[in-house]
Amino acid sequence: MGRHYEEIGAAQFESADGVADWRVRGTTAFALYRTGDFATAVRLVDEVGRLADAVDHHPDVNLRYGRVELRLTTHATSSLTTVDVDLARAISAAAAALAVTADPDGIAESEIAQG
Ligand SMILES: C[C@H](O)[C@H](O)[C@H]1CNC2=NC(N)=NC(=O)C2=N1
Repeated sequence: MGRHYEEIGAAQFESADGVADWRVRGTTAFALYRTGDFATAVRLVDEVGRLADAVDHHPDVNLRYGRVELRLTTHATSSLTTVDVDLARAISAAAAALAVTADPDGIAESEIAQG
């Protein structure tokens, strides 16, 4: 039996509470976090892994020195869904708890947003 997903559009995603770190392009949401160092980037990705496994929903992750890039969409529907918004919000809260800075204006230049 398949999981039921509620599809949402870009405007709906971006106007949701708690996801100001994220930008939508097409059917995908992106975030870029500046962590300052490698260890904090690893810590953030560890949190992302925990949150993702908890809801069986997994973003693409690009970890670089001082930087974590995230790409989030629902593969099963080829769209954004409420699961993406909820996970994006949880990731944003985890980043804030680690005092990691979001750089939404840098997303367009992030490696994970290319191609
Ligand atoms: C079987 C398992 O529930 C699915 O493969 C899950 C796993 N993680 C997932 N992650 C994302 N981002 N989209 C999905 O459709 C998805 N499906």
